Amino acid sequence: MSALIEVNNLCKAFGDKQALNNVSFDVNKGQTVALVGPNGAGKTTLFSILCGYLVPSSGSVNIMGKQLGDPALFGQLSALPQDATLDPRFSLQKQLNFYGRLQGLSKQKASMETSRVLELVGLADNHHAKIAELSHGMKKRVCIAQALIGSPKIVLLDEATAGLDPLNAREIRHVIASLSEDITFILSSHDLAELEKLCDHVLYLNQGQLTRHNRDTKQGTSQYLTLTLIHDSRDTLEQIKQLSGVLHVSQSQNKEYIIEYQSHFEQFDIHLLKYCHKLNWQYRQLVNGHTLENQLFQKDK
Ligand SMILES: Nc1ncnc2c1ncn2[C@@H]1O[C@H](COP(=O)(O)OP(=O)(O)OP(=O)(O)O)[C@@H](O)[C@H]1O
Repeated sequence: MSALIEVNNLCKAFGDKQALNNVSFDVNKGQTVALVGPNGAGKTTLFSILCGYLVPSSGSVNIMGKQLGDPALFGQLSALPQDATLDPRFSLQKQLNFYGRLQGLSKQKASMETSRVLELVGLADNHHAKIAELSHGMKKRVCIAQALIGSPKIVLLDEATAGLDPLNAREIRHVIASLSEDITFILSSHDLAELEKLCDHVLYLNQGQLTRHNRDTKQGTSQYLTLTLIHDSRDTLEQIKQLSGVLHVSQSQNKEYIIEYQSHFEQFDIHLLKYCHKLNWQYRQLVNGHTLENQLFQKDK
């Protein structure tokens, strides 16, 4: 099966500034992909190229087997830009109908799409509300609804939950998760815990260069557990290393240990907990795998 998105040796320069440097990756159907990186890493530049807002300096982008800009891609890929704004004077219905019409939908089809996408984002009862009357979270949902008009196959969301309270952010995540079987999402966010919940693949950009990470915690012959203790000592790390089956241990934060162990070791978690009991250690948390934050930023691995 060919990839839904194929990016090869993509470069983008703004004058002397190399915003993207030889970036290559594939995205397959059904994947939910996180695009992560520090400020200025090139995330928005990459999104803008995928959407066709910017032309690359060199390299190729192939989406669903088509070159960027191919009319056959119209309506297949949509985006929520980071700073998307809506017209405050419009009602939700008018605003979304307008976007539907811009996509070339008939008046009737645009109206049906408006109802469908408002339902998807939980705003079915707000057709006639004015944008100006909406809360920040509701506006964000309208922006996401806009990105879903016409049932695109690929949706790029730049900071979809930024600035939202925890409940609204959770609801937006729920919307994304519920649609992710039919839509391939690429999500850019600084919230690693959020991406961890939603994404199975991670693209990490740093100074225009890309590294890829698989969220699958099983990596060949080894697996990971993250153990957080209530108390530890200077010897704890060495003591964990003594446990049979352990391949490598690193300390990610105060009292938090990332333990790599042999994947064929049966019930290693029980084995580890028995060891904690034997040494009279109390644990706060034992998590299968290692967090995205540790995966990206842990130097000692
Ligand atoms: N139009 C432009 N002209 C000149 N330089 C630009 C332009 N757009 C982006 N850049 C530069 O390219 C680099 C990548 O910027 P980009 O906006 O893609 O980063 P980002 O990862 O989206 O950052 P953030 O997380 O802060 O939104 C930065 O150094 C930025 O200053």
